[in-house]
Formats: sequence, structure tokens, C-alpha cells
Amino acid sequence: MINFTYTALPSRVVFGAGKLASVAEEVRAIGASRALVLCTPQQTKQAEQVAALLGDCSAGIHDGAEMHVPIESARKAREIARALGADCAVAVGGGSTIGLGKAIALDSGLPIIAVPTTYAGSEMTPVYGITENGIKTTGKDERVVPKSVIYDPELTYSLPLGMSLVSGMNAIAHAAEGLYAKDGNPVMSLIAEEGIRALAAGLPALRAGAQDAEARAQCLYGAWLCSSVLGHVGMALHHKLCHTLGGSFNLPHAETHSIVLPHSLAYNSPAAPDAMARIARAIGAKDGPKGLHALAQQLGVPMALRDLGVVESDLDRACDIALSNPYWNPRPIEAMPLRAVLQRAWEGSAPQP
Ligand SMILES: NC(=O)C1=CN([C@@H]2O[C@H](COP(=O)(O)OP(=O)(O)OC[C@H]3O[C@@H](n4cnc5c(N)ncnc54)[C@H](O)[C@@H]3O)[C@@H](O)[C@H]2O)C=CC1
Ligand SMILES: O=C(O)/C=C\C(=O)CC(=O)O
Repeated sequence: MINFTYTALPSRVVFGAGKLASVAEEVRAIGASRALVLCTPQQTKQAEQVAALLGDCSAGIHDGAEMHVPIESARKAREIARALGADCAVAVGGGSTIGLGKAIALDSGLPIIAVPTTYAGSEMTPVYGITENGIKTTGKDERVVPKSVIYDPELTYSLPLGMSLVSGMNAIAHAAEGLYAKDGNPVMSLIAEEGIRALAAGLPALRAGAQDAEARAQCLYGAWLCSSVLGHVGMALHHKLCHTLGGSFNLPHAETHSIVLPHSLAYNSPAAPDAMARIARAIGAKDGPKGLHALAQQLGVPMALRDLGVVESDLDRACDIALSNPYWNPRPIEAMPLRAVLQRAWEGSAPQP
């Protein structure tokens, strides 16, 4: 029986190679006139390019974005925005930089334009994360949703191939879990399936040629769709496991998603057959979790948590943390099968229900 409630988030998306050139137009389109450009120290060249395109609309560049948005970095950025008289921020980068923009927006209401340069997918969501005293708190607030998002595949050419591939798997994770979300709906399921399809086609093409314009466009298009799913419906076991592992053992975000995904989906497969069928169809495989495991192997990305430095004796603790305060999940989360999921993800063995 079809039965759902769907609230669409407001979004304005400008997509295409070379579309960064419209950044000043986007500033005006959201009713602003003076933008602070945010980036990490690694992306100052791209930020300078944005500032040059902004011309008179540029208030300056702040290259203080950091992983997991320490609260001090958010306070400092907000002060700089105020001192420079900025009436909006343009966040050029991945989830960390867009996260900094969101932290400023949450506190001050300063509108953000996002220019994503990875496939992580923060740009279409009301989710923010801020780290204080070593603890990352996440929440949802519509004030942090970027007012406009410019997806320009040309900005992703500089993302190293390995990071591109795991970032794409991170994006697929949002869509895959969206297909069995408690608050899922037919629109998001269509978007999720198309997002997985685009990335499952684009990532192998990217591996074959990291500067392939069509592959870069496919992957960024898929990332947009997957980000939209993340923004509209709730995530489950897979995201909980990745946040537990990432936060407790300081693991790299996208690699952790990429390794865990086939195993967490296999755990959920008996409880979510329709979602698994849609994932399988999107990637052209017989089985969703096994097909994603094969895709990761084909891409040559890390396959085992032990390759990220996790020691086997940490798995019991990871399991306990994941069991505490769990997210809603289509299959009840039980200790022994969950511990087996972690074991297989640690070894990099084949996924099993
Ligand atoms: N709030 C939300 O809805 C979401 C938040 N996130 C958060 O985002 C963070 C991860 O974001 P990611 O994008 O994976 O990594 P990231 O933003 O930390 O970037 C990783 C590194 O790659 C560099 N980089 C990014 N794009 C580049 C490019 N095109 N060329 C060269 N270097 C580039 C960055 O400057 C940085 O040094 C996590 O903290 C995660 O929790 C991720 C997804 C959704
Ligand atoms: O932790 C956050 O900042 C919020 C959401 C995500 O990171 C989503 C994800 O796990 O990719």
C-alpha cells in the first residue's frame, strides 16, 4: 500500500561544467551582495578563483575550514564574516567546508551558497555537525540548508582519484539507506535509484580516466541526487556504524563508508527486499550488497577496516557503542549478528545477511 508524507526542502541547483562562472549571479539571486569565500588550506587556489569571479561581490577568503567543524573554527569564521561585512558565505569544498558554512548559518543566519568539490553530500541537507570538547554533535535545522548550490564538475578534477572513488561510495550509502528509510517516499526512492545508477556507471569510468569530463559529470550528478536523499529521509544502521567507527577510532569518513556499506546492507537485506532489488537493478547486479562489494573491488578502494588501522580487539567496543542509542533500522539490531558484520568489514570478506 502506498502511504507516505513528503516535505520537500527548498533548493536551487545550478549544474554544469563551467557553471562556477555564475557565482556572482547566484549571490545576487539569493539577495546578497558581499560574500566571504570559505575553504580549507588545501583549496585556496579554488577559493581565489571564486573570489576573482565574484569581483566586487567578494568580501575576502577565509581558509580555516577543518574536518568535523571544531566550534572554535566556526566562531572565528563568524567573527571574520562580521568584520568583513559579509552578507553571505560561499563554501567551496567538501563536507568539512560546507559544514563550516552551516555552523555559521546556524548561529548567525548568514545564508550560504555551496560549491561542492567532493561527492560527500552535505550541500542538500539540513544536517549540521559541530565538534566541542572532542565530541561531535549533529542536528537538523532548515536554516543551514544552502540557498543555492553550484555543481561544477570541473572543480572535481583536482580531487585525487582514490578520494573521488571512496567519496562516490559514501554518496551511494545515502541513497541505499534512503531506499529503506522509515520516512521514505516514492519520490526519494526514484531519486535514490537514479543516484546509485549514475555513480555505479560513473565511478568505473572515473577509475579508467580521472579527467574524463563525462565521468566527472555523471559522478557529480549522482552525488547531487544522493545528497538530496540524505537531506529528505532518515538514515539507519549503516550511517550509525560509520559515525561510531569514525568518531571512536578517528577513521577517514569516506573510506569507512565504502568499506562498511556492503556489510551493513547485507545485514538489512532480509528486512528490506524491495530496497535491495532496487539497488541491484541500479548497479546491474543480481544482489545489491554483493554487487556493491564487487564494485568496490573493481574500483580498487580499501576493502577492510584493518587496512585503516582498526585492531581486531576494538570491534567489541565498536559493537557496544553502535548498540547504544541506535538509529531506527528495518531489521532489529542484535549484538551477535552486528558483531559478525563488524568482523566481516574488518576482514574485508564477502558480505552476508
Ligand atoms: N552534514 C551533512 O549533511 C554531511 C556532512 N558530512 C561531513 O563532511 C565531512 C567529510 O567531507 P568530505 O567531502 O568527504 O571531506 P572533506 O571536506 O574533509 O575534504 C577532504 C580533503 O579533500 C580536500 N578536497 C576537497 N575537494 C577537493 C578537490 N576538488 N580538489 C582537491 N582537494 C579537495 C579538502 O580540502 C580536504 O583537505 C565529514 O566530517 C562528514 O561528517 C558529510 C556528508 C553529509
Ligand atoms: O556527521 C555529519 O556531519 C553529518 C552527516 C554525515 O556525515 C553523513 C555521512 O555519514 O556521510
